[in-house]
Amino acid sequence: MNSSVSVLPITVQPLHAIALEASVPSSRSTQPLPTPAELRQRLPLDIAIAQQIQAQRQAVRAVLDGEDPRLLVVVGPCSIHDADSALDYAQRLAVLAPQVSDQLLLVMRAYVEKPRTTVGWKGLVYDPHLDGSGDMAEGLALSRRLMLEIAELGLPLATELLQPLVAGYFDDLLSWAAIGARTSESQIHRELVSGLDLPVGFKNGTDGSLGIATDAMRSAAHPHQHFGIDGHGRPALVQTAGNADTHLVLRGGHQGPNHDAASVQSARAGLEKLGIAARILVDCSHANSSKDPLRQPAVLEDVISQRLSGQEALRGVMLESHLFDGAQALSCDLRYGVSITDGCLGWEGTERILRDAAERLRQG
Ligand SMILES: O=C[C@H](O)[C@H](O)COP(=O)(O)O
Ligand SMILES: C=C(OP(=O)(O)O)C(=O)O
Repeated sequence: MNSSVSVLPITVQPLHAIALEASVPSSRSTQPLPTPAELRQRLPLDIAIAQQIQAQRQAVRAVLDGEDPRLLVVVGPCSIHDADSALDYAQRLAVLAPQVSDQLLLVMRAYVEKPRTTVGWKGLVYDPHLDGSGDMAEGLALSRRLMLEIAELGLPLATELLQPLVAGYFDDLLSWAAIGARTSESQIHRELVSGLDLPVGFKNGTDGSLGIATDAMRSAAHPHQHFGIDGHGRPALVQTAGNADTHLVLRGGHQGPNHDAASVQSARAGLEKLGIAARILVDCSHANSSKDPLRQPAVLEDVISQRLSGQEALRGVMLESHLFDGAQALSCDLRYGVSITDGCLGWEGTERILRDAAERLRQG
């Protein structure tokens, strides 16, 4: 449990077994899962890695606050569906990171939960065997083990926090998190963020509206009291301190992209008018690339040009990238290192554009 949150167990009156039985509708069944405390005990974070993560959170904060002039780059697969290819990717990123670290702070996307527009595979946590069996106990363990292995390579980790109950299984491992376009408007997610001791980006809505993200930032900055679970899985009254490290993520919307100079300036002016620190990250993917992963390099180039022309509110970018270009449908015959959710830019292209971006920034 992090320092910005405290939990008080809610006293539950014992329910008569028959009443409990009767209250479970036939359209639902439940199976117990390990608690966050049990999983953390099984897959602990050692002190050296915990200190590394604290330092990485500070480094991300410094970039977002503009104290460190580098650009934050949240980069990695749209979703992780295979631990081997994710580690292969992480090893390559860990080699690149120090070579561009004078200009770029690289953070790896380790996305293990996926929000879906309607239905579809919901991520490694939900269905690690990729067959609809929904082995979430294994999904949680596999995801935590993988995140620990990536952290051991020295990389800071990012994820989208989708199901608030899942956050407690991983939040000690993260240096950055996103609240996605489909959940920025949710009070429950804003409450969750208000108790996280790490920087969190709120994405604009899928319709392109920035208002839900700026409302979210204002809400999450406040202390909250909300329903949750404690580390042992008991219902709890959670009291949060508020999170001062939130920021806006521009991801485009139904009307089109919003990474261009006019949109960024207008977003900045909107934040300043509300008295919110103008810290903006551009997601080069999603509606900013019209869902064509090979358009991400052009979006990144545009962001770098804006930075070089003095747009200081731009503090970071996000890229969806995997070992190989594109995406594939979920099947029993998957190609190694290719996304099974949104299309990604392959490693070769990713490495090239990150080296180019660093070089352009160096040249000023
Ligand atoms: O980043 C991933 C997707 O854009 C998001 O999960 C929605 O996916 P879907 O529209 O394919 O369901
Ligand atoms: C789902 C994602 O993005 P968005 O919420 O912008 O659709 C994502 O980054 O994986």
